[in-house]
Amino acid sequence: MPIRLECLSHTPLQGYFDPAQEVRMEVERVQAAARERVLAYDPELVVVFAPDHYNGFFYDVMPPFCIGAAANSIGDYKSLAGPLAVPGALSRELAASVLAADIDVALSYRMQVDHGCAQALEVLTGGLDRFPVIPVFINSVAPPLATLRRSRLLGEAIGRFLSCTGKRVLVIGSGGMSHEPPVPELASADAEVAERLIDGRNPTPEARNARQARTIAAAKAFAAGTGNMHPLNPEWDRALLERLACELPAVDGMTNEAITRDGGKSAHEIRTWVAAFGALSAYGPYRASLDFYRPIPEWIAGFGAMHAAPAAAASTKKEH
Ligand SMILES: O=C(O)CCc1cccc(O)c1O
Ligand SMILES: [Fe+2]
Repeated sequence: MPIRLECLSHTPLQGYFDPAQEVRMEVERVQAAARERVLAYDPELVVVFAPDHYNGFFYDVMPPFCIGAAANSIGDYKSLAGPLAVPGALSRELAASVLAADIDVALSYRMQVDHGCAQALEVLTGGLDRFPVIPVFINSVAPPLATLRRSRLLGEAIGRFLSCTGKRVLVIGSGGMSHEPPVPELASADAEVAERLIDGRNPTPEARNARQARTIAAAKAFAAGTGNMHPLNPEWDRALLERLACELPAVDGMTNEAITRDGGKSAHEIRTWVAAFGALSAYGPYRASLDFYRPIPEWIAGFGAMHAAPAAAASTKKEH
């Protein structure tokens, strides 16, 4: 019952507004190395913990967590569009098992995912449907949010289920560390924006383009040091990476207020990493390595990459 973990930051700005060539190439190397590890491991099941940016989940019903029993990627920015290869019956069993562990989770037979999920799948597997994949949405932008601790416990409950499947499993966490791109908030929205946050599925191409153009313009302003966006916080990011590697339960002490204050409003995407590490921790002690970290203002992201495996199995190859 082997398990591996890959966690990566995502950014839809890759390919639209890039940092210096050497940084871009280093990220590409890190991404390619991660993909090689995944392809060599050849998982029988992938579980991807991902946020959403008001593309698939809205305030008409905003769950803290949702397991996909079927899912389609909308293809925002340059991310791939199309169906994920979701094993629906297994997703349903997973949801039942998580609920039985006292973690309340929603189930969707029509989940829409955005770049927050699709980019990780493309980078790590080369497509959306190369391996059976169960997407697990974690609300990371739409307050009120569950606690960070709850993401760890969700991950743990999922990990306990996975360890009983006997499958060769890969868990993925997809999200930024410190960052705050321009995402509207319901509390301060006018009627039109509020409607978009409550029930804004399937926008027109014009509306989508306008939104993407706003993000790109914001990235340019941020990299130029103009505008008043929340700064990236490399010290905070590095402390978090250390915690994930060495003392996962310590994340329980991080309040949502402190995450917003220190990392910015989208830093809540770290809960995808916390859940992935929670799943791995259900298999016992693990060894994690930090493959990359750098604050990349052009991408509005504290950008990191880690992989990990159970301590006992860190050097074993693919097992059949
Ligand atoms: O389109 C959006 O709403 C936000 C896009 C976005 C920008 C920078 C970093 C991210 O992690 C991210 O998701
Ligand atoms: Fe994001």
